[in-house]
Amino acid sequence: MPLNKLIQDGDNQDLTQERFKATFDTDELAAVFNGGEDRLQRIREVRDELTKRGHLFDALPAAHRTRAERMEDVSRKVRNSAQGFQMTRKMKSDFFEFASLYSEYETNFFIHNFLRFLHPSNYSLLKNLMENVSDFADFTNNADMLIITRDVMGIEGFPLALHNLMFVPTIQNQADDEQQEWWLMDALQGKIIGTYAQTELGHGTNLSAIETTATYDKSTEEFIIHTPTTTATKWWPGGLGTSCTHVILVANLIIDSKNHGLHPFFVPIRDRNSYSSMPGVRVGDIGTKMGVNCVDNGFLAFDNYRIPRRNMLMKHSKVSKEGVYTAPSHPKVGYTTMLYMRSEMITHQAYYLAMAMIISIRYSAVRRQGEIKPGTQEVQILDYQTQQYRLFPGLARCFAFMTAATTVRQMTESCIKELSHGNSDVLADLHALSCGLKAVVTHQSSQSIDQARQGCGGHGYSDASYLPTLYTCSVGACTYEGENMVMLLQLSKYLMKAAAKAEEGAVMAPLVAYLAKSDPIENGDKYGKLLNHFEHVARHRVMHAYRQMIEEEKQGIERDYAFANHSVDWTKAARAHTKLFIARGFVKKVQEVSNEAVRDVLNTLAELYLSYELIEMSSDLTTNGYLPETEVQQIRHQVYDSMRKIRPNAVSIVDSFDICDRELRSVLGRRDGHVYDNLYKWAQMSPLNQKNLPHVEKYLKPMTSKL
Ligand SMILES: Cc1cc2nc3c(=O)[nH]c(=O)nc-3n(C[C@H](O)[C@H](O)[C@H](O)COP(=O)(O)OP(=O)(O)OC[C@H]3O[C@@H](n4cnc5c(N)ncnc54)[C@H](O)[C@@H]3O)c2cc1C
Repeated sequence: MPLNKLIQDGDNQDLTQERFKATFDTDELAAVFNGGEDRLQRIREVRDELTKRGHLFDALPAAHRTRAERMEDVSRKVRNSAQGFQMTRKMKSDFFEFASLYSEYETNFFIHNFLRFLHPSNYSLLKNLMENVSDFADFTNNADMLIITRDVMGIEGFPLALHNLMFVPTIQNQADDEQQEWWLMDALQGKIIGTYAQTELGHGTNLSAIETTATYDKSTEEFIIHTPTTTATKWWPGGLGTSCTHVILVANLIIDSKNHGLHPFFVPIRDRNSYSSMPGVRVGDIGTKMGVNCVDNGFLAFDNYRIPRRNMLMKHSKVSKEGVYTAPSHPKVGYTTMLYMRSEMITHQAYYLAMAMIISIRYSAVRRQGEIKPGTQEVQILDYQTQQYRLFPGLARCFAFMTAATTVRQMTESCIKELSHGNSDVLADLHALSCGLKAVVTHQSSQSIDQARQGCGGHGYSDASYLPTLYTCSVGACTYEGENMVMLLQLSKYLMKAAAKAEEGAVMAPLVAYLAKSDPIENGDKYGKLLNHFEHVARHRVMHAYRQMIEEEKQGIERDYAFANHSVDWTKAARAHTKLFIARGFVKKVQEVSNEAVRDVLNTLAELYLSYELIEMSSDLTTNGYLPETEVQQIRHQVYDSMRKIRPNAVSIVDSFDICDRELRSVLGRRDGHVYDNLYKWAQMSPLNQKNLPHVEKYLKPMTSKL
C-alpha cells in the first residue's frame, strides 16, 4: 500500500510518480494539520454525505456567473430557516439557563464556545438554513460546520456571513436578558437578518471620529438616529447592501447635549415583508469589490429616524426613562470576543494558503516548461530552484500559521478562565499578541498566495485556477477586523511599555521576557540556535525603537510624537516579536509529533520556515557583529537544503491538507492532474462562447463588415 493515499489509476503520470515518492503516510500528516485523527475522520464523513447531495452545488463555475446570479446561488443555499428550525420550549429554556450561568467575562467565552462548539445556536442557523444537511451534520461540531461552509458555500461569503459572525454574537454579548428574549430567537431562526454597522465613509480606524448620533428624547422615550454629514454614512457592513432587515448600529449616545461615546443600538432598517427601507433610512449596496463579492457590503444613512429607548443594547451601559446614563462596569468588555475572532481568522488564512499551495504545487508537478540544460527533456517546473523558493516557504507557513491559530485559541480559553477568577493579568499580553498575529499572518498569507499565483504563470491569472479568488479573500483580511498597520502599532505600544520595564529590570510577562535577556554565548541545539536568532532580532528591533524614542524625548519631544517619528521601526519590531512567537510554537509542535516519518517531514518544513524568515530579516543578524556573514550564509544554505529535501515530498505534503477538488474549485489543482483537457472544458462554459453576443452584433460586426 503506497504511503500517499491519493494515488488512483488514470491520473496524470507525473503526479502519480510524485506520489510514489512519499516518505510518510499522508493520512498521518493530514491528522496533524487538521487537528487530530478524530477531527479528520469527521471532516471526511461530512464530505462524503455532502457528495451524495449534488443539488447543493453549482452547475457552472462562479466565475462564469454574474454577481447577481452568484448572490442568488448562495442565498438558495442559506434559505429562510423558519420552517427548518423551530426551537422547542425546552431548548429555549436550556439556552437561557446556560447563558445565565456565565459571568460578564465568561459571556464572551460563552458566545464563542456556546455558539460554535457547544450549542446549536449560531451554527444551527447556518445549518438549518442550508438545504438538506440537517440529517447528518452535527451542528454542535465546529469541524462539521467549517467543512460544510467551505465546501457548499465557498470562500467568497454569503449574505448571512456577518449575521452569524457579528450580529447574533453582539446581541448575546451586549443585550440584556429581556432584550435577548425579544430579539435573539428571531435572529437565530433567520426571521430577522442583521449585520454590524460601525465603519463610516469618512471614518474607519479612528472610532473616536465616528459621527452618527443617537440623541435621547425624554419626551417620547426614543432615540433619534441621525447621519449629520455625507462622511457619516455607514459604509462597508457585510449583508447591508440588500439582505439585512436590521443592524447593530454603532453611534454616539447623546443625552442632554452630552456625548457619552459610542454605543450599540438595535435598529430595524428594512420591512421584513416587503424589504423596502424604513422611512428615514437610506440603504443600498456599495458595488463590486476586489473580492468577497457574494457578500453585499452596503451603505446606510438616517434622517432623524426614531427607535425606542430599549433598542439601545443595555447589558453593560444603560439609559433610564428619565435619561440617566449608567456606564459599563468594566472597560474591557468585548475583548475576548475579539480574541476569538482573530484566532478564527488565522485558521481561515492557514486554509486559504493551504489551498493555494495544493493548486500551485500539483500544477508545478504537472507543468513541464523549459530545460535546465539545453537539448534535454522539458522539466517539471517544480524542479526549478526558483519555483521552489516561490512556493515552499508558503508551504511551511501553512503549518506554522495553523499551529499559531491553535495556540492562540488555547491561550484565549485559559485567559478567560483566569478572568472568571478575577485575574486579568494576561489579557493585555494576549490582546497585543493577537494584533500582531492578525497583521503578520494575513499579510504573509496573501503574499504567499500571490507568489503561488505568479508561480502558475498565465494559468495562475485565470479564474480557472481559483488563485485570484484565494488572493482577494486573503488580502481583504489585511484591512477588516483592524487595519494591519494599525494592528502592528497597537502591538508596538505594548512593546514600548515592555521595553521600559526591561530597561528598569522589572518583572516581565512571559511573552516579552526575552527583552530583558542578553544574547546567549552558548547557542544550543539546531532549533535553539535559530530561535535565539529570532529573539535577538526581535529584542534588537524593540530596544532600538525604544531607545531612539527616548533620545527624542530627552530633546523635548513629547512621547506621542517621538513614538510617531519612529513608527516604521516600531512596526518592524512588532513583526519580529510576532514571528518569534510563531517560530517558537511551530518548533514545539513539531517536537510533539510521535510518528517519526511525519516528524521528519515537519522538521524539514520547520527548518525551512525558521531559516527563510531569518534570511528575510538578515540585515539585523549582522548588525553590531551579532553574527558573522559566514553564519548568515549558512542559514541561507539551510533554506536551499530544506527546499531540496522537501521537493520529493512536496505533492504528498499538499495532498495531506485533505482538501477535495470540490472545495478547491481549481482546474490547476485537480487531484488527478488532468489540467489541460479541463482548462479547455472550463473555457467552453464561458458565457462569451454563446452566439449573437450584443457587443459583437451591435458594434464589432458593423465595423468589420464595412472593411
Ligand atoms: C472586505 C471588507 C469587509 C468589511 N466589513 C465591515 C463590516 O462588516 N462592518 C464594518 O463596520 N466595517 C467593515 N469593513 C470596514 C473596515 O473595518 C475598515 O475598512 C477598516 O477598519 C479600516 O478603516 P478605513 O477603511 O477607514 O481605513 P483608514 O483607517 O482610513 O486607513 C487608511 C490608511 O491609513 C493608515 N492609518 C489609519 N490610522 C492610522 C494611525 N492611527 N496610525 C498610522 N496609520 C494609520 C492605515 O494604516 C492605512 O494605511 C470592511 C472592510 C472590508 C475591506
